[in-house]
Amino acid sequence: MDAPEEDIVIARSRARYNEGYMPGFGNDFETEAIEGALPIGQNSPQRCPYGLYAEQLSGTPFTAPRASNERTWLYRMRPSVRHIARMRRIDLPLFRSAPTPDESGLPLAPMRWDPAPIPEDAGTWLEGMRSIATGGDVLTQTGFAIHTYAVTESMETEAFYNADGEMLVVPEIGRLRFFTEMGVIDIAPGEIALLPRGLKYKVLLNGDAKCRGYVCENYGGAFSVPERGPIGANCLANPRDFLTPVAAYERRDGTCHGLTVKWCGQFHRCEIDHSPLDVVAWHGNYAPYKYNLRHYSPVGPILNDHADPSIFTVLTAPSGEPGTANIDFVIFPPRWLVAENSFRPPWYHMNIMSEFMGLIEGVYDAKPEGFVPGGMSIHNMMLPHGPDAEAFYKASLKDLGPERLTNTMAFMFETRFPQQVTRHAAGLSTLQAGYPKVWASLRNHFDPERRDWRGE
Ligand SMILES: O=C(O)Cc1cc(O)ccc1O
Ligand SMILES: [Fe+2]
Repeated sequence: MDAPEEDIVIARSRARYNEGYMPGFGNDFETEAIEGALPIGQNSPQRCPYGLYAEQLSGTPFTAPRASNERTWLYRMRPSVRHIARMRRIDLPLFRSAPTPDESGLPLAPMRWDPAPIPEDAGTWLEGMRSIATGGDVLTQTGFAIHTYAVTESMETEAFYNADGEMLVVPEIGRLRFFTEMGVIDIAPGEIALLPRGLKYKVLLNGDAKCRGYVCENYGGAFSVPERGPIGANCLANPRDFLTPVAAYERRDGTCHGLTVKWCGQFHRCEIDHSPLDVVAWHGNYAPYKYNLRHYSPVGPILNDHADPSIFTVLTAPSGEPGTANIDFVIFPPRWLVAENSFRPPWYHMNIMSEFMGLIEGVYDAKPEGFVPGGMSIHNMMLPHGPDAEAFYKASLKDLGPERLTNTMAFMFETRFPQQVTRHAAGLSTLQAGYPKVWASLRNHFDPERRDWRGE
């Protein structure tokens, strides 16, 4: 007998929160803005549907191991070679690439900056990019550059691609729209976006007149979710919370468009008579994505002590040496602190890795004063740091019960390379001259007669 009709319910593949996106990390996605635009069962038919061109975008060498191999097939109105005309060099002197050795003129010290105000005329994504620190070398595809951005203008008829590295975007103020050749990503503070190397896109304001945030440009192997080891198959950043956009294209022929390319640290621009964002369908695993940091599921010390910050790694970019990241992206999200008889904030430390920190929202528990949203700090390789005096005495003397850290979202770009501070960052009026004084009132309490120190 046939089942009654109402017993068969087929899911519609659209979750509540991710309309316009496809969930998963590193999936082999496929998406078409027009039905039938994707060839079935092959990449390069003799003639592609709708007269489109097939083009492969390779994020790894063809022969990279299967687990790390990344490429996407694009079906577009013109091959990318038609998006390029005669290039001219342009100057974006504050958008820098590694190496930028020893140009800050600053003495060796932990450094911290207040947020820089967003100028009314900050301009577009490209014009408003300011490099803060670099490490490694863009020419050998190792290392990184860390930038801040201020955006007050949309790139209506301008597009960009970065041949040097992928861009990890961490907004702090304002919503941005990344109209990429693989689809549209909207992000707000609390979310991050990842734009792979070679991806063409433009950046649009999306409801806010002024936007500000941080960018990590990674020259090395692509960011990936970290191994979880004994944590098992769940928690930290779960793959289903990464969202890749569905295909979207612009059909704008006969209008002048600029395309800027960042290539080996130089900028080149050409003008063409159409929009290069003309991909109608694509399939593959080399694609942009976004992620909501509020979906991070932290795992931490549930009895005592303060675990290493690597437990909060969202994304890690390899250096080739196991366990030694080119760059890690780590967050310090809202969470419960429950460790008994423990100093709960970060310990004092010296680190072979170099730490850049920013604050997206609220207060960071190790630095209750002076580290504010939009600000930043650099605790470079083997430079001592830790909680400021206020945080130390408070955490050492308080009665401990379960405590919920709320109103907080700090992050760290942690790298194996020393972070060379740029001339621009060193010259900012927001650089806090007296930063190391935050530790000045840490006293010597040692008394060989008294083992039980109680804060006197
Ligand atoms: O220095 C910092 O504030 C970042 C940090 C946090 C932490 O919990 C442990 C180590 C560490 O470097
Ligand atoms: Fe640190």
